[in-house]
Amino acid sequence: MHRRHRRDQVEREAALTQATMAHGARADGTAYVEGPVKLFVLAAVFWGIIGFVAGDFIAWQLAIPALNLDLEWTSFGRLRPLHTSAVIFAFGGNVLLGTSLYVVQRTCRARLYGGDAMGHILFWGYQIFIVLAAVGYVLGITQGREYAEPEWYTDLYLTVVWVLYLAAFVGTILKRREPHIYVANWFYLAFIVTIALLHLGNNMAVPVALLGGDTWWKSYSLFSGVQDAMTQWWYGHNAVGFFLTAGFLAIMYYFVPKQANRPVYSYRLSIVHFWALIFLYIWAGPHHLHYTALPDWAQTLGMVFSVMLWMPSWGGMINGLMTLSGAWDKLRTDPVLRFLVVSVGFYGMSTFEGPMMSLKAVNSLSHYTDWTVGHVHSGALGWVAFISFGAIYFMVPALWKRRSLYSLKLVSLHFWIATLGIVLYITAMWVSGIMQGLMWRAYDELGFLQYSFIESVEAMKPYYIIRATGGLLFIAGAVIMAYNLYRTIKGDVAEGARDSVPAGAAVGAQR
Ligand code: HEM
Ligand code: HEM
Ligand SMILES: [Cu+2]
Repeated sequence: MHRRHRRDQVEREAALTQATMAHGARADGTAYVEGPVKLFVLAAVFWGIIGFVAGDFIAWQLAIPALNLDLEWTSFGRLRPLHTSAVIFAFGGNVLLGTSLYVVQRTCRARLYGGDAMGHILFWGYQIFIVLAAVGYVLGITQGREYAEPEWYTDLYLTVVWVLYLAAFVGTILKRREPHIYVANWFYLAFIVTIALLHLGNNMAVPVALLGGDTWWKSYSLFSGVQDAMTQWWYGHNAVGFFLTAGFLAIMYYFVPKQANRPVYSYRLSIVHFWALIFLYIWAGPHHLHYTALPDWAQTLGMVFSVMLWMPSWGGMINGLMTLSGAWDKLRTDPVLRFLVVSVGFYGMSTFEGPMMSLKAVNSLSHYTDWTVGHVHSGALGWVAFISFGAIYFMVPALWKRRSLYSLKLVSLHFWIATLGIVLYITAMWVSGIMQGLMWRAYDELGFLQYSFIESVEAMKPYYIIRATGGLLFIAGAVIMAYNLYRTIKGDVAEGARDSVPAGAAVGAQR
């Protein structure tokens, strides 16, 4: 009797989950917070395109220096951090905030802690941070720490927003009506908590105004010398690990199973993946400081942990890819799934390349060259951007309650154009990077350097043009996506697309 009762309850709960997922509303009448999530999605597309355009502009500047326009505001030095911050924090950040609020509510079957007001505060709070940072870069207000350029006042402001974000996320988990905390939420939580620690640790600085200086925005780091460098790369490396990796792995663990309509290949592996990844990542930062004043033992430590990091990374990749076992045929018909799966492939590729580049012998060639930039963008374009595109294509019909995307053909077009763009980008950087490295270390028979530096710069030109062309393709793809999403939100369905919605793809009722 008791058991029977329990089973009924389980079934009821399952039905409730279905209902919740279908309509975004709980059976007891309280709806999920969706308005701010929609805004995050739109902002991600908006900032994404701005960030890609900034990236491509600086790519053309490297090929054609006259494009610096002889103006301080548009020089490579100021626009480069604008690009990196726009793509990482504005595009990636909006994707992470938006998807995390989307996922945590659904997997916990609970309305966002703090409700709509909290969602809107987070949204506008975060956009103000982006604008504060961007204005600083263009005006030359920077503390010169890569990926942490904003000065103290922006840092303090972001801390407040981030604490609210943590409260909203944890508050929702505490309110959950689902006993289990789904693995995606663990990854999101690791991302939120670690980014808070990194942000506080790396931005410990004294504003000069406190000591009688007269430039109000300027500050100096609390650390000096190699300690300062190590703090910066502890931050920089783990920003990759927890912002660009852990957060996007959370996306993988929710959206790949959803879109493939299959459970995660191995839930146990996902737990091992989680703990191994967060434990190992934290130690690998010194691989950014090989052959510097950093003590040798620290460099070797960073190298060893980087090599070990290959294993959990590939464990995660295998878990993502194998989720498709028995459903591989869907890749033929579902371009959204293709984005998600190819991104996991790129994740595997860049997490093989990274450990290899962390070997001191390899790094002595690759460091300071375009090889690093190629590695960065196979992760950034192939993994981060592609998984984001997949998640965005999934969420838009779900959030706006549309039966399908406007056009899957356009998704497919986006996929192929963007893939071609990435291939042009990273292959050009491999060739130019290795060439640079080899030219810089070439000696003639008398022991003199064989090439002057400017000769190596000249040799890069064709590759810079190829890379920038790849960037144009990537932008074109993103513009196609924006158009497709616009038509989807308007409620249009493309000619001929009405009857050909593939199973599992873009069917509003299955979310
Ligand atoms: C159209 C797409 C893009 C183009 C054309 C592009 C282009 C560039 C260029 C030219 C640089 C400077 C390289 C140098 O200093 O030699 C750069 C740096 C960088 N980009 Fe992009 N980018 C694009 C998209 C992205 C995306 C989506 C992300 C991240 C999600 C990203 C992250 C970065 C990072 C982290 C750096 C700094 C790399 C380093 O310091 O080694 N980029 N990008
Ligand atoms: C197991 C995983 C990984 C390892 C061990 C690793 C290792 C490395 C190494 C050795 C470098 C070159 C450091 C230098 O010579 O200056 C590097 C640079 C970089 N990697 Fe990775 N990588 C991994 C995965 C990734 C992924 C998935 C992404 C992007 C999503 C990424 C983004 C970056 C960025 C942005 C830099 C450039 C930092 C800078 O100099 O500005 N890495 N990585
Ligand atoms: Cu690193």
